[in-house]
Amino acid sequence: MNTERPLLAVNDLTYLHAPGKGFESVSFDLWPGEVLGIVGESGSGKSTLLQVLSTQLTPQQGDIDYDGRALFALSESERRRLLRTEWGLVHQHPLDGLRPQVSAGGNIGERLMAVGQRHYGEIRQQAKSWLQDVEIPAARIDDLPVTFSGGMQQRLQIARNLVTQPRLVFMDEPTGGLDVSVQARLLDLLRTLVRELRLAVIIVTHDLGVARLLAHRLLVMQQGKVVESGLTDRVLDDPHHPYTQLLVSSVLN
Ligand SMILES: Nc1ncnc2c1ncn2[C@@H]1O[C@H](COP(=O)(O)OP(=O)(O)OP(=O)(O)O)[C@@H](O)[C@H]1O
Repeated sequence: MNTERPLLAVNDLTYLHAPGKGFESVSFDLWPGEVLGIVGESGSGKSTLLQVLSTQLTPQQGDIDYDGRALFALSESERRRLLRTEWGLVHQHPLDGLRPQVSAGGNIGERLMAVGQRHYGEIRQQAKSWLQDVEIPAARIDDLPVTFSGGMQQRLQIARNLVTQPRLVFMDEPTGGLDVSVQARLLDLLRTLVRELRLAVIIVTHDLGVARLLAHRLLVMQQGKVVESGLTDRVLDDPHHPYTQLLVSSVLN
């Protein structure tokens, strides 16, 4: 792990859609290779925070440094470039993160072209290899994502995002909406990829089991505020804040 400076430094960030709807005064650092889980009940502001971190929304207050650069001082085209290259964004609903009119191989290859690869044969070979890595038969390379099951679509979205070996990946409930056995396999796969590629990840989930498996550190949000943060095992095994205690005990009961 690089300890020179955080990959992402988030300082006093606020975004409110309306009073009480969003999040306020959020600060944290994310280090290279670190997985940060953002947990909390529905409506606590997790997705809004992820949207601001990934520059889909502009904060009303506060700033973010990415790799030492002020994120919101970059031009919009530079930020869009980051999203196509150094960053990944995995949506809860896979079709939101895939191009439905483009084949599975094209969905993966497009990202490789965005980082400058031009050789068709090599791109197709890498796409095939990634399909196999995410347990999709390579023979499905020319099929459209809509012909895939929900679990396969989600694995394709993950392959599309990780093929460029991004430095930072945002995930919003990546296993939500999948049935339990599909979810377990996907989690296993994500854990392996995150470790092998040494990805920095910010993952939003309301599922503490997902957080326990994937995240090194947690932020617990309640009504738009971070009420507790710390190493995952400490937060889940010895929660300090009454809200975290409630969250943990509601899973156990
Ligand atoms: N585009 C929007 N316009 C107005 N209010 C919004 C908008 N998006 C979210 N909100 C409101 O902001 C609050 C925080 O929503 P957000 O989606 O960030 O929470 P969340 O913790 O991710 O919840 P969930 O787990 O249900 O997705 C909620 O009260 C929500 O209704």
